[in-house]
Amino acid sequence: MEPRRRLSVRRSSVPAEDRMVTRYIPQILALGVALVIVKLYGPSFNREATTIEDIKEYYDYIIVGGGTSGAVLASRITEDEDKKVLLIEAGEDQAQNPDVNIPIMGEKVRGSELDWNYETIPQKYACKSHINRVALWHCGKGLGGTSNINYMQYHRGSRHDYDLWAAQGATGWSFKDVLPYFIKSEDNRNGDYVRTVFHGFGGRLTVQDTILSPVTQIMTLAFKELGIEKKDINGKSHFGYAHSQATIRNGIRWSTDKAFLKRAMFKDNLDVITGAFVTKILIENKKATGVSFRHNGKQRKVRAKKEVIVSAGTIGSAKLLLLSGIGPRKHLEALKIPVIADLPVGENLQDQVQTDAIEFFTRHHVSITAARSENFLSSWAYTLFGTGMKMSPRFREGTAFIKVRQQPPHIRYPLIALQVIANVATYSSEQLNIDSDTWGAMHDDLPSKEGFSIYPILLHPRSRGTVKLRSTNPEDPPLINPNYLADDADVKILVEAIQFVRSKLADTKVLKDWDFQLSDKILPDCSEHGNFTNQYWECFVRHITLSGASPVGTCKVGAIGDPTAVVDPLLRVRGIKGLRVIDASIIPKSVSGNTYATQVMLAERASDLIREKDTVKKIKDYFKHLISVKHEKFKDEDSENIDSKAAKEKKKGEKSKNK
Ligand SMILES: Cc1cc2nc3c(=O)[nH]c(=O)nc-3n(C[C@H](O)[C@H](O)[C@H](O)COP(=O)(O)OP(=O)(O)OC[C@H]3O[C@@H](n4cnc5c(N)ncnc54)[C@H](O)[C@@H]3O)c2cc1C
Repeated sequence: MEPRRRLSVRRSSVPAEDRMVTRYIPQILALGVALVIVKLYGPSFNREATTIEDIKEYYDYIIVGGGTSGAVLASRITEDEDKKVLLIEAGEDQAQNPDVNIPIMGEKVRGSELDWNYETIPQKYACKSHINRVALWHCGKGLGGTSNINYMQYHRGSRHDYDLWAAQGATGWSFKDVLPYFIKSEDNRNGDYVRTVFHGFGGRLTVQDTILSPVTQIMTLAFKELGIEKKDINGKSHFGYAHSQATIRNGIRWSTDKAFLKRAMFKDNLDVITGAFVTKILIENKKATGVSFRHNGKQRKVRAKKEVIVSAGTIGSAKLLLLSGIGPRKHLEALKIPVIADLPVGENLQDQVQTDAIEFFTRHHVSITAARSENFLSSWAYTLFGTGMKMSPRFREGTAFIKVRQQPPHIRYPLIALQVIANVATYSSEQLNIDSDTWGAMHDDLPSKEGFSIYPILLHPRSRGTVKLRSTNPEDPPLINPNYLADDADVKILVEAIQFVRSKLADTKVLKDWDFQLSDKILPDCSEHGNFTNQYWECFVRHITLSGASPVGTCKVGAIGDPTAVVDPLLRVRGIKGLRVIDASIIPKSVSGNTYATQVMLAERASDLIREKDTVKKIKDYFKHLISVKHEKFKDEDSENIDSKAAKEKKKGEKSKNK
């Protein structure tokens, strides 16, 4: 009888390389699992939080808020071993949270318990399609603060933003003063950028390119057709198209608790207490002596020998100062809070504004979709190499900073940013608090799930708002009124940006070659103004008005004696000893971009001010030298372009006069 043929393939018939792979499958899988654990939980290994019992009676410095700025400050101040610091944070340590660590998961943390979930008061001039005319404001809670929930885009402002701060009284905050501090903390992984004088490598804050879809290249060509060149907007010029660079390290969100705080937590001179909500700054004879805070339902006090530093964010810091009797006399007296210092706390609130996305659809596969980012290949690329779609900063692929027609010639920074998102229908009506019928009319039955969106962002709103107390109860959320679109000029500039995208950008050859189509849906509440007229868009932006997520200005820095300032250029609260505010609230005027990079720079420089150290003096001297010799490497292309255009126009005018 013929022997039965074995169905299985004989070992020797399998090529040797394949045999190796099959033999090591368990090991490969084990390695993969180990890598996942190290990647997601590694940033938190060996961290020890202080327990309430460990808290001492006195510290040299008490920092309120372990967010973006507080984490940098705690890390830098404790570099001096003789300085004892307590960092108090209302939220918890989030270093082990995969939803924080994996960049694309950001939408899971926004709106969660890691978010203060603030709301504005009903808006008079805006948010007409929002439920109760209220906009939602996200704000991070926990070590790392808003750097745990933001979109990680690494945008500094234009050099002219900082020069304007200084010109208006914030001495020491001009571009040449702050550039060394941007560089000090920067760990930029783009070699081309690092070779210029504007960037740093090897610092704590890792910044890497995140170009993950064909949208980036398509948009580079589209903007180029319109004369908007691809640029490093953190370099010589702030006008151009910037490919996305994000604060991510090996695929992990690089919030300030990972970049700065983690290593400082091993130091004996730093205590960090979480779940502790500061309710009042203790002030005696016009000197801050400590804070009162709530922890596990109990009220406690801790004292500062040298300073209390408030880093609770644009909303949190204003609220805490007001609760402590520092603020506008009228507002405090109305709430029967004894006035310790009559200062304009909570005024000058500015938030960048954006409106609904302009969506471009195509039949080609160009987007970063949830399905694509979660498939097997993406998951393994991320696990093994920290790359692939999972490290997308929530689809952000680039930003164009553009000039508008209504731009006065003396303004040398961009007024509009066009943020490119490699995805369509990115948000739901609930996420934006928009009436679901209105949202449905705009976003249901999409022509395709492939495409990209552009968010026009007004970088420098002229409207100003306020933060006020709702009551004397620290648990009550404050009254936030950004006063969106109170100034008509804000509406006009946004409308010009929308028309630019829908007419000029949509008309480029490259977008036509890729068969991109604009949505033709009309917002029902604005249909009476005709299809896509300027009046229609004016109505549109007043109906769908979204936060640009960069609120600043409620504890403004200014010259000594400036009645509109809350802190002096050394960030000390005017009229109170031993009290500083260091966070986004001190920014006197919005910057031409988001605020994370600026915030880290600010905390870096403030740490040096507190330590009375000039660690970067040498670098500063080097820059002074570059500036004094008008070094080619340092030149300001934006001013050169504007000046040469103005000179040409002047010459033309003179010629025609002579004729
Ligand atoms: C959704 C979103 C996306 C963003 N995307 C970007 C981006 O892509 N790029 C960019 O550059 N910027 C971005 N930003 C802005 C940027 O992240 C913030 O401006 C910056 O992180 C603010 O830093 P901060 O130190 O002022 O405040 P925070 O980081 O908010 O820190 C304040 C901390 O204080 C704590 N706190 C508050 N009150 C108390 C209290 N009473 N007691 C104890 N602790 C308290 C808070 O819990 C928090 O941890 C974004 C912001 C948001 C909301």
